[in-house]
Amino acid sequence: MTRITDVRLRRVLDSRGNATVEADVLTESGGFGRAAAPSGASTGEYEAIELPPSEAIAKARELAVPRLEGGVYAGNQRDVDAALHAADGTDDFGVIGANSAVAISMAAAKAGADVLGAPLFQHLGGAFRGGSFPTPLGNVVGGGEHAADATHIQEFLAAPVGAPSVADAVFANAAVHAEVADLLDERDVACGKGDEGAWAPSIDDAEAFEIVDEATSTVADEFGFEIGFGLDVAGAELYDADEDAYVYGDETRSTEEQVEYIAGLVDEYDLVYVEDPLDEDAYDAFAELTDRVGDRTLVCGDDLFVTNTERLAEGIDAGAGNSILVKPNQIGTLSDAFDAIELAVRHGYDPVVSHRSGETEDTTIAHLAVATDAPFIKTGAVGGERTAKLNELIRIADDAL
Ligand SMILES: O=C(O)[C@@H](CO)OP(=O)(O)O
Ligand SMILES: [Mg+2]
Repeated sequence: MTRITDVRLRRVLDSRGNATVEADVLTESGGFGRAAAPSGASTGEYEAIELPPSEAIAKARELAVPRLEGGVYAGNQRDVDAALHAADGTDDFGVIGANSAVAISMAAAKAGADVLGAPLFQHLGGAFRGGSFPTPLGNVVGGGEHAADATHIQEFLAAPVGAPSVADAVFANAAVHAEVADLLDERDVACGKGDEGAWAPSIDDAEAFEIVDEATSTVADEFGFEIGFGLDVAGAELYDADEDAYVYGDETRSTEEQVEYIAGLVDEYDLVYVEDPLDEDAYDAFAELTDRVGDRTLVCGDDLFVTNTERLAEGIDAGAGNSILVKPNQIGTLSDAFDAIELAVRHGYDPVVSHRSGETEDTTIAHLAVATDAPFIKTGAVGGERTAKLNELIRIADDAL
């Protein structure tokens, strides 16, 4: 029933106005799935390869589509993803592009769910999923590679850890985003938004901490539940290998000082989450920081692990981090993303399913988070391509799919 009859690929726009790959997968019984690849700006060095969309599409049409059409069942995700790997032949999707691969992989999953008549999260996670939901981490202030002339730290993330429901959590993050705007206005700071919809003010990181701390406390009082906050430092973007230091404008910090700085922030602001506090090769420094603060906060590897089980296994051995960011397009298929999540959970690492800074209206990651019972999802706070995922979580919780 789920035998794939057609795979169609096209270029569509992403949220930055760049082209990206969209895939349609059709099955012999009329099942249909459509998905599009997101795209990073602060991409890790070890991510699977994103090719220019036209090239990725041409190569996938030549090498992957003939393997899938007629021979592979959309309901068998492992076979779909194995066919994508076989078509590519490299370990980083350098031939057909991880953007083609992930779009096809996700579209096939949706086609499989369509034939089964099940919501995607249930097809991926089974009958017993759908009862618990991830806490959304909402980007409310940011800079780094996502906005010029703003904070050095890439993302300040509201974390409504005490929310009684996912809908309450989603609304709380939007309220923190609005409260931050009011606080910036009070301080006469004009600003626009970064790529993920977070405010991108021209203030230093210290002032951003003050503002986000105040905004989360105010909204927590208003909503009546705990709202903490966290960071994506995007340390690899700050790290200068020649200087062997983290560069914050005129200020630099050695690796030791960076560990000290982040540990200090965790204590001062009760941070619940710290992503990529260090460079993408800094396993030892990650381990040191985890040793110091890992009992009270999540130390998450994004560019460090790139959703890759080999890199995660290295991290587990080293004691680096206690959490992994999971971005299907970093590794190219849903099966690989699942493997990373399973390995993480087996070793006590919390998976955080994540969007990219360049996104589409695709909602697959909302389903992936519910399917794997991930404790957190990072998918922005406002903006259509972000609310697409947040609203999908609300619908899943409301049994409204
Ligand atoms: O660093 C990150 O975690 C992501 C998403 O927030 O950014 P990008 O997609 O630019 O890599
Ligand atoms: Mg990151």
